[in-house]
Amino acid sequence: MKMGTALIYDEEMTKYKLLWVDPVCKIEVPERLIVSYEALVKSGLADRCVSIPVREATDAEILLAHSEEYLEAVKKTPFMHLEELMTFTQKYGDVYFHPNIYHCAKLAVGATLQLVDNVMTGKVRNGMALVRPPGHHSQSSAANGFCVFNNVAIAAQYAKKHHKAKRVLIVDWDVHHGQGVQYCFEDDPSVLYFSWHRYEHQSFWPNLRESDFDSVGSGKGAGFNVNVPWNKVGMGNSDYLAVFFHVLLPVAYEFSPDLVFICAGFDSAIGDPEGHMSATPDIFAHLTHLLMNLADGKVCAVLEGGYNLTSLAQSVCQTVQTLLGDPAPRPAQLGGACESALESIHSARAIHKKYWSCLQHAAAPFPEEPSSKNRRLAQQGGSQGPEGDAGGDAQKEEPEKVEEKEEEEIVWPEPLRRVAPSLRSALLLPDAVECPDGCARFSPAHGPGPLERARLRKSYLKESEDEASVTLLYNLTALLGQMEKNEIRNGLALVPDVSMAATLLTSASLSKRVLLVWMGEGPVPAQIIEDEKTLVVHIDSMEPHEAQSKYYIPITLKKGCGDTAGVVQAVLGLLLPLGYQYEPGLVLLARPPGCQVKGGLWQQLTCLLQGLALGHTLVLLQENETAPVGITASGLLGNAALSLGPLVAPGPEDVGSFEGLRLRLQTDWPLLQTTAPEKR
Ligand SMILES: CC(O)(O)CCCCCNCCCN
Ligand SMILES: [Zn+2]
Repeated sequence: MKMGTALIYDEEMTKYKLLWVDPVCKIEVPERLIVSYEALVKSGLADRCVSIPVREATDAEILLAHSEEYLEAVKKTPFMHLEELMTFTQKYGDVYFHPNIYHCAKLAVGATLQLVDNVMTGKVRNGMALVRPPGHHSQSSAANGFCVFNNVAIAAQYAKKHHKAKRVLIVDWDVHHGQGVQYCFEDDPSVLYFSWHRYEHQSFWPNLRESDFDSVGSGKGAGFNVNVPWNKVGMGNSDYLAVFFHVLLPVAYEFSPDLVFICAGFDSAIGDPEGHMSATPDIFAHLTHLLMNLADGKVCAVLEGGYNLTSLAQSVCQTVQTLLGDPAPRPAQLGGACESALESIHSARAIHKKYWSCLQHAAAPFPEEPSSKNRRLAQQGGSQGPEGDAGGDAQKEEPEKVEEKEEEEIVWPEPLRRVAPSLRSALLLPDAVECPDGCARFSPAHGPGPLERARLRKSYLKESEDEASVTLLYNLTALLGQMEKNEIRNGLALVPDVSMAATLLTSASLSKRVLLVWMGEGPVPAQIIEDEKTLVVHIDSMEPHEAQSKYYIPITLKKGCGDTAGVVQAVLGLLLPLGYQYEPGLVLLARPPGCQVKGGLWQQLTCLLQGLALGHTLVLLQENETAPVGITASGLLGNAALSLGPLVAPGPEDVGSFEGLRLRLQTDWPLLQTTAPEKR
């Protein structure tokens, strides 16, 4: 599988700036690119990337998303003097022009297309384009919101036209709604546009009715536009992950894109003057990780916004470091999404329920409630206004002005260094099984002494087993030990008895919390279930066993683990939220004999789980089932899992049992929540 991460940047794109006074535009400064690139260089990340040169986009490429008259008009700006530039700028909103901005805008598009070319031809696996001016607000015939040409919209059209991309996913995590992208693909079912954005019931810029969750696309494009409006500021890591687990990822896996763009705006990070959100820079490592197993890993991140130079630089580094395959950071204490976020999640799932089979039976029916704008008006009109009498003329639609009060200094901890162990994947295989290339066959520094042998035999081998089993168990604990000292990142072991190996590892682990994912027939050893420090998520076809404890969670599928669509929904909507909230120090993925999980899905699981426990994933396979060794090793080595292809609907009865489980567990595990608690 292709490795390598492209970094596309040219300092020419720093050579334009605001030439007059404009409080709205003054935050879009050249230093945004400078600090981002310098941080990548200083951290050593830039050197690990494949540096790809920028180029100017051609007229034909720009016309993929813009009108001729707009392009012709912009072409005149290099020759304008100040007054003419200011007059020209007045035609558009929240944007400024400069004699060199047309050149930079062509480079921003060209940089994005260079990234697409290198990813789609397999020269690199993924990459990031550090560009300005940004793109996602610009429209066919209009500049808007610091944007001149719509870099990502053009690139998506280009990928369809020149690289035969059939389905393109655009994930816009910038804190503003990329209405330009939404308009461009409104009726296009081959491009799925997802955006969350600060909205505050339409009182936040760009104050558009069509930024609300009920804009789902039109005509053949219905369902292929997913908006998640933030109606409050202060959204944090839990809110962002909840939207990924319960809205974006289920739909994205069902859509099964062959190319992923990220409109990577970092004004959604803490400290940003536009966003006023609370999510910390390390969250972008997880958001990136969760997208990297779509489209066979073909992910193109393109810079959009981000105006706090500190959180911008940190967030860019977190994103690039994940694209490079480094271990994910430990997510900051996660809880559940806040009530406002849950309302947005619920609304998005409900309105899209008729377009996406993953939501068909899950999302509650969508009551015809007024749009969020009318709701706000109703609140204002009906209740006492702030000044004590009926709040002014409710009909007059005045978006509240956000007072530009003095920004108090917001501080947050610098993201922890993410150290990749020297050895990534160690395999414990019987000599007869050859070790896939790229991996190292594990052998401990020294073998077990007689005391160690006796202890292992007594505890796990009922005295009778042969020496080879004792050595194997000892090797397992040695492998575990090196993982927990972060000398090895992850591992794979072929063992004669998965149950016994899992029992040994959960008891031998020094981690305070172990996540055991058991894929298939049980029973899971009672000793493990009773072990307070181990959370067991058991995906299986059997009816749930006796009452579960908080730490033993059986997820049943009528057709068992062979039901790919069902397992995907269980993994995205239940297992991952549980795992992220539990924050284990070790993840064990056990494949008991007779496990029906299909190869591609098994690899997805192996890859997705590496977002937990700093990537310390230990996979246990039954030694006489060697078929999954290659794909498991490939996933552990950091290769992207192969795309599963479009997914069919999970069985309604399975979804029913998932939702029942969610309801039962969400008090203990609030990250499972997908809807606001009933209004009391
Ligand atoms: C790329 C980007 O989405 O970050 C551009 C954002 C433009 C914001 C316009 N100013 C809004 C004034 C209200 N505070
Ligand atoms: Zn933005």
